Amino acid sequence: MNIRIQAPCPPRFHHKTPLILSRVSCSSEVVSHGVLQMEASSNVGNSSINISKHKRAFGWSHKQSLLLKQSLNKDSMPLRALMTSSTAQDTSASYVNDGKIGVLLLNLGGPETLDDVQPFLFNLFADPDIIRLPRLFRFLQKPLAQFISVARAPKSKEGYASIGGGSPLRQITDAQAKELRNALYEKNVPAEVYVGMRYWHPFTEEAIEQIKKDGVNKLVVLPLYPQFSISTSGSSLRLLESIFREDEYLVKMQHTVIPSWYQREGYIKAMANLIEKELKSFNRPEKVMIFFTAHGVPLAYVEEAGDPYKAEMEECVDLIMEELERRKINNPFTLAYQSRVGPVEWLKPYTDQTIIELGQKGVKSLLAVPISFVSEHIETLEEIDVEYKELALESGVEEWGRVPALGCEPTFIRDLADAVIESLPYVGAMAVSNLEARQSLVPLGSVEELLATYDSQRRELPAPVTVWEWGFTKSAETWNGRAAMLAVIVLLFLEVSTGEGFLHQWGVLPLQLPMFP
Ligand SMILES: C=CC1=C(C)c2cc3[nH]c(cc4nc(cc5[nH]c(cc1n2)c(C)c5CCC(=O)O)C(CCC(=O)O)=C4C)c(C)c3C=C
Ligand SMILES: [Fe+2]
Repeated sequence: MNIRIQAPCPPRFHHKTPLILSRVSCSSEVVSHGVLQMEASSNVGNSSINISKHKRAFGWSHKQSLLLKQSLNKDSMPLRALMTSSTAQDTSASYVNDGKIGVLLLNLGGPETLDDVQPFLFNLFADPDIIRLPRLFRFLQKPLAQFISVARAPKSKEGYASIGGGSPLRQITDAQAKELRNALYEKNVPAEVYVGMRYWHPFTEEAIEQIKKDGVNKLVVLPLYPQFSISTSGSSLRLLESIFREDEYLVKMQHTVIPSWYQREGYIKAMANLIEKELKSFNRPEKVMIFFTAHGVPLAYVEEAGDPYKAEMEECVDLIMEELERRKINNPFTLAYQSRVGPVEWLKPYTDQTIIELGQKGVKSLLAVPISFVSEHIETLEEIDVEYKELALESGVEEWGRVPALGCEPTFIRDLADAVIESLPYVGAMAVSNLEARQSLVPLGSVEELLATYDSQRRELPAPVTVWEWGFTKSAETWNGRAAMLAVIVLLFLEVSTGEGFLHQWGVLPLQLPMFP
């Protein structure tokens, strides 16, 4: 079996050819600008191939090594991983003149006013990548989303009211788009940058309409999440894919996707800069615990559906710490996950519990580093700055600090521009027929391949949110039980919303509806 992969190759490894990757022997050549192309062949059983051992040495991301492993396992040919060359300008030259380039930034979106909160939550819970129901019960997705969003809205509204009455996400993402456009122009790559949100305005569909009106014919899709999760970038890309499939214009448009970019040097350096700067505001900087806190996902996403989110997050934290060590900053650090919703198990350790434990262990100074998102939002401004700070001080921590989100930080924006430029050679690089394009958003080696790697079977996932505390207990974690609960909920919902039904006839209703936490 032969496979071919292109992956970044740090200069210190250029002399090491041929490579021996465990039991896979590879010959390699540097094809361009720090990109290593390897021909790997193996005639051994693939299950024991140890790619991960080598991924760090070559700076491959978790995704790249996983794609390589998958490719070997399923005997597929050839596989192309996104390259991260340090000489972006050189690679762009031949791609800028023959078409109108667009960059589509994908993000979550947030309610702009308190009235937007419930419909925003509806959109979020109606997403099958947030609540994935068994096939038989898919028809309940919207009624359930309606019910949960109405029940959760009061609590969410309180949060948004406390940060000024709405989410700052739209403003910040628009500013990032503008700065990215400027950075691309400065690098001689004229491109229009569009914003497509998943759950609020400007919706992805609106951005796509504008892209069509502007006559873009080369599109780079860039989710603004550094690490990939089925629930974030995955959801946005799946939506985009369905839009592309239906549309004649889009089917013909050349495009590529940058699925995640947490391992990029510019991003890592920008994060390290922020941490280094913030540490200086402490009385004894060397004693501060660097406390990375990432948005969580339900554990089942990682353990059952194969979401790479946790692995990418851990690798990202390691890379930032390595960068800090190079700067002689050797503080202790830890990673925890925040913002869980409902009683199912989410990624651990939980941020709140970790803060309490650190306080008990005598940690006196904490620097919180939000790591899963590049804009300020409700969870940095309210959850971290207010709730976790209060909890830390109550738990014995004396000094608390927080690293700002990257926002429009110039090193970061320039690096995003480089990521876009480096991806240009891949825009439509694989000739695909219209028919093939209809089947996948991105030609070989990118998103479809990626989604297939992690989430091919689209397994049912336990709903991360529940409506009745007494119903979805840990012991009742089977879908049969949940289906029964759903049926009850829907009946109750219909009964409450129409004011008619057997409970009214029996005089059980009207009742106060319980709000879940
Ligand atoms: C990497 C970031 C994020 C992941 C992963 C993620 C997963 C995820 N989120 C929910 C439920 C909610 N998220 C909410 C807001 C919200 N989520 C993210 C990011 C990730 N979510 C951001 C940046 C925001 C804030 C947007 C803003 O308006 O500022 C909300 C609404 C707020 C609230 O009521 O708490 C919910 C609900 C689930 C269930 C999930 C994984 C399955
Ligand atoms: Fe979220």
